[in-house]
Amino acid sequence: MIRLLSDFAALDRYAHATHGQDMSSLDTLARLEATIATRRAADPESSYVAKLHAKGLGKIAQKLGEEATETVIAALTEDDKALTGEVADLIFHLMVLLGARDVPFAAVLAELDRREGVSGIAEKAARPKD
Ligand SMILES: N=c1c2ncn([C@@H]3O[C@H](COP(=O)(O)OP(=O)(O)OP(=O)(O)O)[C@@H](O)[C@H]3O)c2ncn1[C@@H]1O[C@H](COP(=O)(O)O)[C@@H](O)[C@H]1O
Repeated sequence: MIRLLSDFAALDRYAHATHGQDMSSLDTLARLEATIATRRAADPESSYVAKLHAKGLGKIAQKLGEEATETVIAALTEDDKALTGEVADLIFHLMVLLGARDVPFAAVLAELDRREGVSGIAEKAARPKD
């Protein structure tokens, strides 16, 4: 967990230095990641995170899939408030999945940074053909 927090601290310094922008959204995700890491060891009777972990990676992945489906349905048929709630559920379960696999969210951010400025169309066209 200390590593997670120091990763985010480094990202925070980087973002302020390069963009000078408000990092509150990153703070929210950093806090959520730290909370999830802590709650993994809690009592499954009183912690949803612990309950999910007790059921294993398969259950966590299944929940993420369900939340993704609910997000798609909300995007197509529900209002902005409902969609916002479903996306929050989706991101929460995504963070639980990453935690279960011990993949820090900072690694995802680093991958997005690596892709920055590379068009998806150009990247796909440059893939080796089988
Ligand atoms: N952000 C969230 C969050 N978003 C959604 N959820 C829970 O995710 C669950 C998803 O709803 P479902 O109806 O699909 O769940 P369910 O019916 O229990 O699932 P099944 O048994 O049917 O599979 C609900 O229980 C929600 O309360 C969350 N639970 C926890 N958090 C965060 O995680 C922290 C730690 O939570 P605990 O581990 O519960 O203390 C909290 O303080 C929050 O910050």
